[in-house]
Amino acid sequence: MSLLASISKPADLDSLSQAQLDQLADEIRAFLVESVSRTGGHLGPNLGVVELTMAVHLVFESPRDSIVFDTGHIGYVHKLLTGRQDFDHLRSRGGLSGYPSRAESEHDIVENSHASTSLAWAEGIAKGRRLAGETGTSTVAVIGDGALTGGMAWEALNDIAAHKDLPLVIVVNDNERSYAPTTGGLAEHLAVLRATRSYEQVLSWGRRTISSAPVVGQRAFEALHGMKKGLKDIIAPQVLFEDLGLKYLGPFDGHDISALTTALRRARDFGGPVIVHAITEKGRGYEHARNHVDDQFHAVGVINPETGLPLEIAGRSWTENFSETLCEIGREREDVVAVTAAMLIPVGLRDFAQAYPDRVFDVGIAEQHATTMAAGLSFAGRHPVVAIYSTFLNRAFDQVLMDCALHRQGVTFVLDRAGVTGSDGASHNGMWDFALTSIVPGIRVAAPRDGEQTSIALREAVDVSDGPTLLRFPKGSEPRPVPAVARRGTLDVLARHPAPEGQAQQVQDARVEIEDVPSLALDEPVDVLLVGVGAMAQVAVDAASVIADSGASVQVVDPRWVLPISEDLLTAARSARYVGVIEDHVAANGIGSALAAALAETGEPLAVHRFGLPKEFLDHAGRNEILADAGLTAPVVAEKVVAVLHPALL
Ligand SMILES: Cc1ncc(C[n+]2csc(CCOP(=O)(O)OP(=O)(O)O)c2C)c(N)n1
Ligand SMILES: CC(=O)[C@@H](O)[C@H](O)COP(=O)(O)O
Ligand SMILES: [Mg+2]
Repeated sequence: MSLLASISKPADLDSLSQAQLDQLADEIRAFLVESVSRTGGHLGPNLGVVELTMAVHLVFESPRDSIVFDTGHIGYVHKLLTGRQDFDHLRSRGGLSGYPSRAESEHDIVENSHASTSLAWAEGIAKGRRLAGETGTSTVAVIGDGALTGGMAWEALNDIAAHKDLPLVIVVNDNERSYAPTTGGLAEHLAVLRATRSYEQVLSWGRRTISSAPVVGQRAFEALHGMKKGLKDIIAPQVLFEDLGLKYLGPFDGHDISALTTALRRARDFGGPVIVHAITEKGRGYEHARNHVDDQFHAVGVINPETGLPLEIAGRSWTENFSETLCEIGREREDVVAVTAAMLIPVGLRDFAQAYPDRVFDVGIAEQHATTMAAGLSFAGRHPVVAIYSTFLNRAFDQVLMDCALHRQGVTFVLDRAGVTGSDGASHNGMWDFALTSIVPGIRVAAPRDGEQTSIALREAVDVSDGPTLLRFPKGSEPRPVPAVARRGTLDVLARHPAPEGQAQQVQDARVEIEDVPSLALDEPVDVLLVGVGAMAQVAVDAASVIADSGASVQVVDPRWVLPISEDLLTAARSARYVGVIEDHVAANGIGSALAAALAETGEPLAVHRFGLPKEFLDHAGRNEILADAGLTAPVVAEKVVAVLHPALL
């Protein structure tokens, strides 16, 4: 039986010899490569924390001691050591979550994958324990160098430093990378600290040799130690953490279990906040990860473990389409600049950065800063495009509201991963952006239905200079183009059943240029109006065909610019007996709610049937599985509409 198979709880580590611990680390690495290659997941980050996680569990006694993993994507080894070794369905329905999960284990505390929160969590836990009179327990946060660039981390460090007797251990997992190499002054500082590692090595050599020499040994060693401290201060004059008043230990080799356990025991027994700086390698032990330039296999799909090459070939993604259009705009408009929060490649800014290196700003994992800096860029005559995952904009709401919108700054937000993402679990779904932005005065929000509309919306957005604009699209491959039969203003008519005289029910060829027909009649009475929002447009078109078979007249529209609600959409809604809005967003406070509110404000309240996501945190599963669970499929939408209509139709 493998050593790994013999580990069912952290205490099982205690009986292992150093050689066995090293063997276990090798077994875990081999397991991760084999298993995550089959399922996809955060292979690189977890290969980098094998020894570190083992050392944490050797020194601290989870769950009596609390161990918080920042961002949570580095929790695989922790799971393996806490009784969860079936990774066959990792991040799939019914399988292990890709992040800590309280439902899975008492050892798991923070499930949310939003970076930079671990120190606040840990400080709160430590303070709460102290108030509860608990003694002898420890609280540990494991935070990456990338997450350490987040504002929340520094808010916490500032506060923690004021509590010199708070028993709190902060393990900095420094692999020099977020996805790409970590940016900013902190990254440079950590690099300097890493450079002093050689002094640690000299010091430990001194501890082993000089101090053992008879008589002069100890004095010579103390002289060396003093020199080392002095040299360290010269090389790293501002040992940031120590200047904050925090005890700093390190840097240590984050793959040396013995060195780590020694340091962690010192930290545990210190009795106050201690930072233990561990230097690790993302993708350690797997050459394809180590050699992967973009992100050292930060998050892989299904790959061939022998070659490291992907086994799943995806179609052209929404992100790629955005990237191409932004580069075109960049050629035409030198005022357009781009901003990312440590996700240059995932959000599609690589090509723009290569073409215009001076016009891209990677601010680290700092979305709030990114947003307000964008307001400043706009004030200075640039037009910033802030490319960000929908879910991560949540934390920058105040900056959108009070920096960009209040000052009417022309800033464009491009939200990738909007709607259901699925496999990354509840904290990654971008299902709240309409709700958040619908209350922002002056913002204009677009939900393009396909790649072509994304390009059009982006161009329209960067042309707006008197307030923020935002467009959002989902994860993955872009759909087949969804053609329109007519257009009025920003509203596209995608289908009509029956078709007006001389008009096709539905245009098959999306390449047909749609003329804007201001006189297009939108107020012809119709039984059903379906509003297909963004990527749900095709669902609306398909559902309309089924509804029409029941004898009802149906019109399908795509508002394109969904907020604020347009007069054209209000006109279309007033002409219908039944209005349904289909959106990849929480049904509560989405576009359906905004339409209902707008109708009510005009004194013509009308029931708007909202087809959206439940106001729940959705467990990890495939995107299409979750959309189906929510009834966001054409057959289910059609069935619900006809069930309401039929009595009236009979
Ligand atoms: C607020 C927020 N922004 C962006 C992300 C996306 N993200 C996930 S992991 C990661 C990099 C984290 O780097 P680091 O903390 O150094 O951990 P590592 O992956 O290097 O172990 C980023 C940017 C996130 N999870 N949370
Ligand atoms: C942990 C984290 O926030 C990211 O790594 C996220 O998992 C990436 O998601 P995508 O795979 O959608 O880029
Ligand atoms: Mg890192």
